[in-house]
Amino acid sequence: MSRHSLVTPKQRCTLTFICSKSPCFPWERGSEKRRWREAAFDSHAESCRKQPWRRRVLKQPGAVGLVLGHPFDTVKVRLQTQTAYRGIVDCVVKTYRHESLLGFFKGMSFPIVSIAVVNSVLFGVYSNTLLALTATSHQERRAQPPSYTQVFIAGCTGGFLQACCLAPFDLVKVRLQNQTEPRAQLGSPPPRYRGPVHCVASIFREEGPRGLFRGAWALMLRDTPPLGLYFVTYEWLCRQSTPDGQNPSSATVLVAGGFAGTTSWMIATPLDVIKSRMQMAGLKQREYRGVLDCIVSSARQEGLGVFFRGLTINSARAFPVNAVTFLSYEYLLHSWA
Ligand SMILES: C[N+](C)(C)CCCC[C@H](N)C(=O)O
Repeated sequence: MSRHSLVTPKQRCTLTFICSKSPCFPWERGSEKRRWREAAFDSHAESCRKQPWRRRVLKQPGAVGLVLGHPFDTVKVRLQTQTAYRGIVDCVVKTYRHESLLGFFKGMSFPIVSIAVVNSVLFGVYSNTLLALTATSHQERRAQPPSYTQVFIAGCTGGFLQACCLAPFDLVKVRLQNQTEPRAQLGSPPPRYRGPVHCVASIFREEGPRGLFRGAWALMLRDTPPLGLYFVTYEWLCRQSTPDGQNPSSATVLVAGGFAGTTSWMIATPLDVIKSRMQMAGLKQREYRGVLDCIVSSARQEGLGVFFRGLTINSARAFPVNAVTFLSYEYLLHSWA
């Protein structure tokens, strides 16, 4: 069968991205390597077509982790941007009293819609950058492991590009999470945003299209170096506990993924605070002139402790979420190889 009949160009493009297996790079045109890569890609595409559930595996654990983790995220965002709470317990109690359990799940719809895209961009760009830097396939990678610098560069590239996609979704999430009105009752004033779509439309109207990208620079800074570190920690822990040339066990992947998530969130928390505050600016809060202005004025007004708000929640939430994320990533790479 000719390889062109296996998969349409559009499918090819989508699969290339999601499955992180580039069929070729321009500089390899006509080479042995390219023919090998194309053959591997086609058998891979064929197995995706036969078993479409495989494509969904990556999305499921991400979405489950997201629903379970969202209440923690809401508490964190409120602690970072509002001054009405004395701490985690106070925030949980007040939210539950005023808004019931549903209050913790505000702003969850956009993350659910976007998580598959955002994770595919992160892991897809990471894998493809590593492929471009090392010219070794995933199968060969255990025998010829990439250097930590290469892993770091690939992680930063993935982090930067995923942040570009994430910015508007994250902004809407933060705005909705910060609405403390209880569920609409007859006669009570409605919250400012009635839902995610209304939120996008209002921001567009009131703050212009750029309003949707408020805090985007802070988000990119938050995600670029910490995601480089995320993949370096993961690789390092896997290599420490796996004999040379072998694949890490599931337990190793879970623990290494969990620690990678926790470490990167610990590093990222100060910028996470700044990011959330800048996203909320433009509403009732004060405007900041930029990332630096936000850092300086937050520290002046509330002391250095402000940069560690949400640290405990972020690090605790990150362990299970990222353990599962890495397990599904490794599983996908192996089952598709
Ligand atoms: C870089 N920084 C730590 C901010 C993000 C790490 C992202 C990992 C995962 N999506 C999660 O939600 O935990």
